[in-house]
Amino acid sequence: MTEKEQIRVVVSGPRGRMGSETIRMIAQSPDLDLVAAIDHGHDGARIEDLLGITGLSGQVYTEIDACFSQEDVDVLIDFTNPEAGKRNLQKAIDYGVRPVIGTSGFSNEEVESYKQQMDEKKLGGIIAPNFAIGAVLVMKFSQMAAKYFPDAEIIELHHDKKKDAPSGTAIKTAELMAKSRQPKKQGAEDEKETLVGARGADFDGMRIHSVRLPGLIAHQEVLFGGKGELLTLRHDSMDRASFMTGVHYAAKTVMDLDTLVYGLENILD
Ligand SMILES: NC(=O)c1ccc[n+]([C@@H]2O[C@H](COP(=O)([O-])OP(=O)(O)OC[C@H]3O[C@@H](n4cnc5c(N)ncnc54)[C@H](O)[C@@H]3O)[C@@H](O)[C@H]2O)c1
Ligand SMILES: O=C(O)C1=N[C@H](C(=O)O)CCC1
Repeated sequence: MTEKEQIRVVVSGPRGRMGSETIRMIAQSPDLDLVAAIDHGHDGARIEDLLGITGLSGQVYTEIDACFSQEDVDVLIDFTNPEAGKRNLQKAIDYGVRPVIGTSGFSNEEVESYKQQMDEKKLGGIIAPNFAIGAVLVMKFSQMAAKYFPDAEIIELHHDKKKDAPSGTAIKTAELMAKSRQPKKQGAEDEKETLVGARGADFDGMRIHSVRLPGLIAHQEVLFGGKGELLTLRHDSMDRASFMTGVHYAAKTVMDLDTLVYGLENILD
């Protein structure tokens, strides 16, 4: 593959847990070329100096406008926080750069408004709450199971540095389940919480519980209860490498899309 055929990628959030893992993945991928990184400090630094990884090209920008106007960029991969992620996504659209957004915290209304802009520009991109293939399969299996088991509870478990709750994955799972599940308020009609929050968050009558503990990375269990039976679907990300197959696949696939896709499941074969 010649250099010209490489996909030119910018990573936003390079010093973070996911951003740094993404940069390591790009460094090992001959079809991807890291052209720059967006950080909120270290303007002008070499990425390899910032991360202490040798053999990386590209510099750090604190201003995304400067980066997109000075560099030739195909794809922006963003793992930051909801505020920065939304700002960066909008800039990507403005400059015609294809966004691959892993940052969680996007509402359906926001996704729809970005999609409309991208449809007008015929620009490809993806927002995916979870890039781990196993997590995406649990979402799909949960959607199948919810048709037969309307009584379901989601327990998502993450590391204690996670800022948002519930996780984007849990919300997306509940949204998919709501497509096949008869709406139902679970639990006893007259149940009362004697401690606020004991029954978790309410999504369409389903409950979502968020666990935050050191030692965890990203895990989710979906429990379905029926007459005399319990079905449990569980996925564990034991390492952030688990997300990289999906991130790499998304960075390649957005090159052939002309719309914004929400969820990795929508671009998997
Ligand atoms: N889609 C997925 O598969 C997936 C997987 C893991 C995490 N996530 C999500 O990705 C996001 C990041 O997670 P993390 O664990 O890497 O968090 P993190 O806190 O380790 O990293 C976030 C990084 O973004 C940087 N940052 C903040 N503002 C910035 C800005 N304006 N410009 C550039 N960089 C900025 C921070 O300095 C930090 O280094 C979260 O929203 C998380 O929920 C998604
Ligand atoms: O580490 C995180 O933060 C994660 N967030 C995603 C979410 O909010 O669903 C999932 C993967 C890990």
